[in-house]
Amino acid sequence: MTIPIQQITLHHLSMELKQPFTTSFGTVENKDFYITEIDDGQGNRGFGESVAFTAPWYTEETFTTTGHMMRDFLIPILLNNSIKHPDDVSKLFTTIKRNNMAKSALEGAVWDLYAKREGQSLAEALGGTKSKIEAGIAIGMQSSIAELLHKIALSQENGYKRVKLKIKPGKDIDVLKEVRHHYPDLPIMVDANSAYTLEDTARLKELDAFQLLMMEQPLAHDDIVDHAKLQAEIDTPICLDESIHSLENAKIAIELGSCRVINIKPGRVGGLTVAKQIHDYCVEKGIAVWCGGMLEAGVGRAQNIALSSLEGFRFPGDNAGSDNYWKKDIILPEVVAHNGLITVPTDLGIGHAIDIEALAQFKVDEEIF
Ligand SMILES: O=C(O)CCC(=O)c1ccccc1C(=O)O
Ligand SMILES: [Mg+2]
Repeated sequence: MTIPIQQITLHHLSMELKQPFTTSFGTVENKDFYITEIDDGQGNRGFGESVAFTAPWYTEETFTTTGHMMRDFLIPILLNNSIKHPDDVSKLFTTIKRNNMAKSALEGAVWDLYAKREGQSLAEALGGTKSKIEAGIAIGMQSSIAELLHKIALSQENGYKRVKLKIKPGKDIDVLKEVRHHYPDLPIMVDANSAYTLEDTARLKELDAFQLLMMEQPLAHDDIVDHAKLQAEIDTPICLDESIHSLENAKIAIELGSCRVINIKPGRVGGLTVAKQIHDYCVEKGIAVWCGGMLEAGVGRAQNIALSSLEGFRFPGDNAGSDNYWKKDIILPEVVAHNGLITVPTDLGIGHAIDIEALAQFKVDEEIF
């Protein structure tokens, strides 16, 4: 049966992070993003979230480009075509190149709406099997080792199952030595957000000594070949993030041996359908995956949790509780990690209601189509 789309609303929200998040590229303090809402005119509403930042430091997309793409290209496609299943959305969107975060923001709302219409949770609709998922935490670069150790201590009080640390040349070996000295057994991984080149191979090889779960995106954001050369030289498994925008990219990376793990983010790959396709392909090839994060508010966070309930998500993701990011989130209940575990909601769709008061509090404006 066709999923009727009566109205699409873009809610522009602006929220301040509880703590600034620093990577090798700079610091994020504030997020402007869209909550997308699709109304079927029969009492059901699906919600999605755009994950691009205000500046294009992670990928080429920004908050402003996602608005432009949705308003001028993607929303007209949704309103002028009949959609039977959320998988149809990414197919219809292939006439628009890339702009995956814009696509994902709308496709996520169609998935939520579809699940609600089918009387299913989003996790169920996606084929998820886990009732609880393990939560990991990503800790941004800190001004001192003492501050970093303090943040790690807090993460352990909260039971997070693994800790991801951001590194760059000069803020790597010494930092890890200190952290390992205090936490010899902690599951740790690192993320360089492309801060190295192949010329740093010897330095990256030194990181093998720290028994890291994996090293995320050490080399260029658009590279797949050099990562294969690096992986052949080091023992630590490489995990690709920025390099993987599609199932095709994942196939190439696996074929070339560029990584042993893939970080799947729906926003980076154009939505939940492609995220699931990459997951399925990786399971077939024996490649572990986990769900990355984009400092999401509640809607995006809930979608990541539903996705993480698929069996191939073998590592804890970057999916800490709402309270790690926000003083107040926009969903009810907020996402809570108990002893590092998040219960996958069984209620309809994303399984969280929109907190109408919070939505109003953070809203800058709205556009209705
Ligand atoms: O906790 C999170 O949401 C993820 C933190 C994170 O590492 C990140 C945050 C923003 C943009 C890119 C990345 C990344 O995975 O590289
Ligand atoms: Mg990353």
